[in-house]
Amino acid sequence: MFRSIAIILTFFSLWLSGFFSEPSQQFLAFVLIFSVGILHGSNDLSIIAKSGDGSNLKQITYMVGTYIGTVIAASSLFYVLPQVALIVFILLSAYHFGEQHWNCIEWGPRNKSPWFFSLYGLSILLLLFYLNMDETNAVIAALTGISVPPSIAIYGFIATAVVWLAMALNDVLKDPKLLLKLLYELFLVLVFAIVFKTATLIWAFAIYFIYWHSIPSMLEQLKFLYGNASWRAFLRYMRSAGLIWIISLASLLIVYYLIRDKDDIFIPLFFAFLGAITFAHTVIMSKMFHSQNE
Ligand SMILES: CC1=C(/C=C/C(C)=C/C=C/C(C)=C/C=O)C(C)(C)CCC1
Repeated sequence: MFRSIAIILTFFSLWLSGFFSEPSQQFLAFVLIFSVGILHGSNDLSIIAKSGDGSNLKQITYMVGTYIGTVIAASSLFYVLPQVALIVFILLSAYHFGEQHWNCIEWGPRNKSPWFFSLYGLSILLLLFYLNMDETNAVIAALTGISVPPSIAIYGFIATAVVWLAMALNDVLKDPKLLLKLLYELFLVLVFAIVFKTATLIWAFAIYFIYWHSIPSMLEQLKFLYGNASWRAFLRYMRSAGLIWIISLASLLIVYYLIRDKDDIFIPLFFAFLGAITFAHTVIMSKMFHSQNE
């Protein structure tokens, strides 16, 4: 299972970061996010076509139109009401990370519980923010003009973690076989805490986002689209996602080039970009999991 490899990659990346200065860690993080991270969201259109009933041209045009419309609406929200956009972005991401994480391990009873997914995802994000509070606030302030008090992050983490843990324990009471899985999940939270505390914000985010979200998500997408997660399936994935991936990369690189001397603008802008695509991506992936679980 990929999770064992992910643990090794996580600690290897953490060890590696000891040899890199902060700017190099940031560069490496962006290389991973731009390559694997953006790629895992570049096949959204094939996923909607397969999970909906996008069988004829009219339906496909409608779906592509809705997708582009959502990206434009989300970007405008970041421009007009950045604080609202950021809160929605964080909540949707929390749900999306949680859904991917728990669907992967087949935690039977909770495979369709949006509250559980959101609480879990939110606890992980709040842990990341709390353990990198100054860096997080620098980005949040650049996006919205406000900053988050550390108490909100830590109490938020404790509250969300306690609730999802209670929900999971309730499942363990019904099915004691789940206990081992839950203990492993708690161990993973500890691993994430070590990573978040040790690495810089962007490197810590990249380690979580790539090894614990994007690669597992791509493996699920491969199974959903082509029936298995082989290299052959990956090549087919690349063929259908390649163009969108290259367009996204090229746009990000152009923006980076234009503002290359202003590091403090690129990172917030990058997260706003991620936010704009996350709205549609979350809905599409959720549809995929629902049609998989049916
Ligand atoms: C890390 C981080 C942030 C949140 C990032 C999130 C929530 C990313 C979600 C990405 C997703 C869901 C991608 C698609 O799969 C903030 C708040 C901008 C502040 C700066 C650091």
